[in-house]
Amino acid sequence: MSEHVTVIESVKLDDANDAIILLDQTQLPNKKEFLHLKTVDDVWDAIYQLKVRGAPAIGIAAAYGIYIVTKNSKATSFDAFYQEFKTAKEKLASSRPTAVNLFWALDRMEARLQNEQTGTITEIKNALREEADLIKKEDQKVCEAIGYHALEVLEPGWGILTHCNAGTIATAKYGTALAPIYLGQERGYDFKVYADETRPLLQGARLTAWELNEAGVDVTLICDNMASIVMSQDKVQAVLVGCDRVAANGDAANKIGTSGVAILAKHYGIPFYVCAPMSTIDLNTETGSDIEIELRSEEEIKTKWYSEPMAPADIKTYNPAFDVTDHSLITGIITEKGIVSPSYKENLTKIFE
Ligand SMILES: CSC[C@H]1O[C@H](OP(=O)(O)O)[C@H](O)[C@@H]1O
Repeated sequence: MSEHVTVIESVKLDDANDAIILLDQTQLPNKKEFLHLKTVDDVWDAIYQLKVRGAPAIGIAAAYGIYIVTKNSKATSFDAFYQEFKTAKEKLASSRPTAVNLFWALDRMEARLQNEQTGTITEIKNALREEADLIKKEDQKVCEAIGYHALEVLEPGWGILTHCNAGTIATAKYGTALAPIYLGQERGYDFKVYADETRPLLQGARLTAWELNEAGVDVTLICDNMASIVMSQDKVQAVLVGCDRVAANGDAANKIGTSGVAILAKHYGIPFYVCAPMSTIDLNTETGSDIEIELRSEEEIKTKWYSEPMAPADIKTYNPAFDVTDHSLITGIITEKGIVSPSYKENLTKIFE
């Protein structure tokens, strides 16, 4: 895609200063602040606190993170260096459980390390840097490809509803669900985007509405409970969402509330697409019921964003960060290799051949 649409990158390497630079997504939309992180604890905290978020961006941050924290290792043998690497990997892998890209990226970095074990420690460190760069570069190309494939099923002037944020800041660049919006913007498709605010952390209001507005896209912010009425009023012709893990049967884990949007789309006869890089498809997880769903704190529901608590202090809460959309509700999974139709297990396996 050309650069004429303003597209923001959320994860960068500052090799000269042994740091990774992350756009702090918890400060958006009011402040655009960048973090310079050097330690595994700081990277872990940035992932857990959603300072960096979105499955691909989490994977890229973890890849650069493990490079940065092992870059200054004083180890003189492969075994000693590998031990330090495994300690850092274990720590980063404990930050969030649902987005498979975190584990996919860390496993890929470990595989590169193992492939380089006959080299010097310096050669190994350079290889890790190269692999992290590749993960980021490939993700940008993947997002562009998802954008192109998505336009095969979208028409100019359509209303597009999206949930949470699967935009440029959730990936290397361009996003997954928002990639076709950016590409459409370049081609004059004049999409009208309806962004669910996405309680409780408001990724839709704070991030999707912000990044699309910055890019000059026609975006309307709605509360999560308004998705049905905009669909009933024929304002929406397609739903595009991202995902954190697609199981082998095509069930997809995504931000909490996504499955409800899918059920509404089915009811109104509106196509519902999950935009999924192959790095988010997990053939080792049989079905959606096997996907671990992250539970988060009650503060995100009861006190965050409010000047004073909006619920009794002793009230119980339940705060799953994701839910699973059954594959029967998904019109197609849009990957960098094309759109996967139902009976996913065979189709999903096929795209890896
Ligand atoms: C392009 S993946 C975006 C995906 O990740 C989000 O989760 P979180 O904000 O908790 O990292 C959400 O599920 C998005 O669809």
